[in-house]
Amino acid sequence: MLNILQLQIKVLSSKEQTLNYIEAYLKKFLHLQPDIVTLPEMFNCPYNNKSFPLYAEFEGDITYKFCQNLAKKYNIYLSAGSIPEKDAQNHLFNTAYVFDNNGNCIAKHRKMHLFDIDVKNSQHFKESDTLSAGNNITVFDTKWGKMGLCICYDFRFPELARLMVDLGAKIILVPAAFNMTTGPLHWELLFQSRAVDNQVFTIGTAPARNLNASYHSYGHSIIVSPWGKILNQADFEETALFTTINLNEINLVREQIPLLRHRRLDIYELTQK
Ligand SMILES: O=C(O)CCC(=O)C(=O)O
Repeated sequence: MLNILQLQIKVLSSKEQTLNYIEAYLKKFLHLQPDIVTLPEMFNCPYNNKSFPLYAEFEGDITYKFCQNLAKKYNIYLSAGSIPEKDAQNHLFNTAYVFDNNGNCIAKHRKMHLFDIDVKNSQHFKESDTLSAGNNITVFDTKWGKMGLCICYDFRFPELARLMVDLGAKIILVPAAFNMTTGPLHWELLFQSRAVDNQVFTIGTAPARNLNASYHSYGHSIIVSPWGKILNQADFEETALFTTINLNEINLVREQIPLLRHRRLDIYELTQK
């Protein structure tokens, strides 16, 4: 049994205020004894290209340290959403970290697929105006088994999820921030599809909607079982989702519907370069 707490918080324009707020908000739910706490994509920075360079931090800076301490202080695993990270060459990345309950960084994922879309008369975003793409598939060990980590638009690529599962991931963590154009149509569908195809738990954590922000998050943080069942889903307001999952469900569904074994790997294969 594994207790998951997803914090669908609002992103404030002051980074310090957001970090303080996260800690205060988390404290309200600690009595539930979460094992893993998850945060949204770009939780310390308004989601727009103007803000990314302004809020970006080197690895180990204020937000990183805050997350490390939070994990250690409250004895939780923290999937620390994602933040704008800068490197020594001043490249910016959309980067997700996971810390264990001792504050050790056990995973780092730089968004691999940048969110560049242009929907006619509707949602336009071009992350590649400011961000560079990461090049690594991220699967990491925990005491509950292996987990995969990717960020928002990354989750649209079924090949990535399948490669994570081939590397042993049993849960896929997705800090995300869908919008009011793609969210209503694609959000649930994607989380259920990836869960059903790969027989894993999928966990998407989004920011609450802020109508004063330039980008309106769809919210709807979600957790789906390996059967494809939505176990819990938020609406758009600030909220925390608490869900207890049973990892045995993965084996049960895989025994009863042996999809991964039934693949015709003699005919096709998916390989990582
Ligand atoms: O894929 C989508 O529709 C939304 C993706 C997104 O917002 C992101 O990658 O940040």
